[in-house]
Amino acid sequence: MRVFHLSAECYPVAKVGGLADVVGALPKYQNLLGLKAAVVMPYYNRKFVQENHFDTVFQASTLLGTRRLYFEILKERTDKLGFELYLVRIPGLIDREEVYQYPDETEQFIAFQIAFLDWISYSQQTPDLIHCHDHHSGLVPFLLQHSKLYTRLANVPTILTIHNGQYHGAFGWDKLSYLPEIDVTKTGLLDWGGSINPLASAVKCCWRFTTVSPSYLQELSISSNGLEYLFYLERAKGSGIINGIDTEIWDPNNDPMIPHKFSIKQIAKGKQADKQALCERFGFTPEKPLVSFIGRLVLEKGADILPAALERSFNEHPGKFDMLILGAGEKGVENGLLHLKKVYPEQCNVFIGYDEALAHLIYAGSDFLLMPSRVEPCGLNQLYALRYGTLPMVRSTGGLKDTVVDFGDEGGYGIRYNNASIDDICDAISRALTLFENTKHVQHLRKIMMALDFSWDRSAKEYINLYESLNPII
Ligand SMILES: Nc1ncnc2c1ncn2[C@@H]1O[C@H](COP(=O)(O)OP(=O)(O)O[C@H]2O[C@H](CO)[C@@H](O)[C@H](O)[C@H]2O)[C@@H](O)[C@H]1O
Repeated sequence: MRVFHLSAECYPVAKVGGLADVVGALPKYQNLLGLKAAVVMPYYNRKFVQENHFDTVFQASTLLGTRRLYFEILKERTDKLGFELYLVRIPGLIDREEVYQYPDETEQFIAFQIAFLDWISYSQQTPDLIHCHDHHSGLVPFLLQHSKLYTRLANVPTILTIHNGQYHGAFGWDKLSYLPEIDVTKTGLLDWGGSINPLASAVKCCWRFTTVSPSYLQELSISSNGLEYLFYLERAKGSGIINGIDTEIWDPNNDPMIPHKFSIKQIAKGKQADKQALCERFGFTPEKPLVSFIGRLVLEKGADILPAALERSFNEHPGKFDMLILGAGEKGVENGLLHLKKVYPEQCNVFIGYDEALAHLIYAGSDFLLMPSRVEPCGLNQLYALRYGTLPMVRSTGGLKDTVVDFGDEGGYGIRYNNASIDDICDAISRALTLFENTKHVQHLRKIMMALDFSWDRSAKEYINLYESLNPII
């Protein structure tokens, strides 16, 4: 079965967050299970692209409204990622460094989708399925069915996976003419709340949609930035499949990004040595419990309440624990955290920026990982933490609820709390510090955590089962 994954991100080509991790791993594991899965993404002028060899497999021009665009499809020569990787390059529009936040982002993603469809249409390819990820490829299900240009492909099944339902990619009707030769009687399928809404359109037009955890599927009908009623109406098409992690990249026993390797058989020594390295770099005391936070500094992740919650915790437990934060995002949050570091230089350190290697070291060298997310469709950080024997402290929401069991419950191994609030974060930190005093218990929990299996094997199969359930129609 030949499947194209369409995504704005893919690790290690271009990563902003967890979307890249998933799209960089799922197709690899699907191929191991006998599928022919490929990734198609926009071209970014970044390290991976500069350092690898690509062949031009297709060239043409297309129209974005009245603007003629020349595009090419590049293929990575060796399939070194475990799948065919295709990049859509459009000089002057899709050939830049950053993934998001250009003023013409709408034009970029529409052009990406049109170029992909033109390519497979003109080159007479008929994939067995197209798998769209988030709103960046959300117009594809509509265009396949309701643009005259692609009628040959109208029966190709489409699946949408929602990694983040907060972002919809909505734009005004003045840009309708960017969409090629559509059936105007069907424009209602593009609309939500008076705008063209790619995520809403994908939910309406795809054959099936998935969320990256079962709990998140339920939550979208209650909170999805305005699409609640749509998710309620379309609920029969949805299912939740929890993300896996790439256990080749995230392996404490074979991770080139950490100085000391360790396995479940011998956790304490290696983990303590990594902690030592981390503490030396950030001026901490390795004997004290180390709590960390990694992630985008945005409201969804509860990052805005971190400064106040941590300040209170530092006062409740003066000198008793260290706190390390790695992230970038909203300026107000960044400044709040930098201010905290100034006021509590002994207990708190903050690294503003994006650093993949440092993230690996933090998962390996921390005792606890704090995740007070308001919204967490799946969450990968807690899964990486578990794999590196670091105890996740999570708010009970979305995928965090589906993957972490409180250590107070039978078979549990993490810390869970109900609210993204200062009170709950402070309580969770107090529980963590009490737990840390019981070294034997901590060691026991680390063993449980590291034995958990969140590899892609099971989830990749679930996606394939879903693809095959559309088979009679294929
Ligand atoms: N400053 C930094 N430096 C280095 N690494 C950093 C970093 N900030 C974040 N990361 C890394 O980025 C990834 C973030 O993963 P999340 O699952 O939290 O992603 P995100 O919220 O972006 O994705 C959305 O999609 C994913 C995938 O489906 C869902 O798990 C998630 O709930 C949903 O919000 C992890 O690999 C983390 O280590």
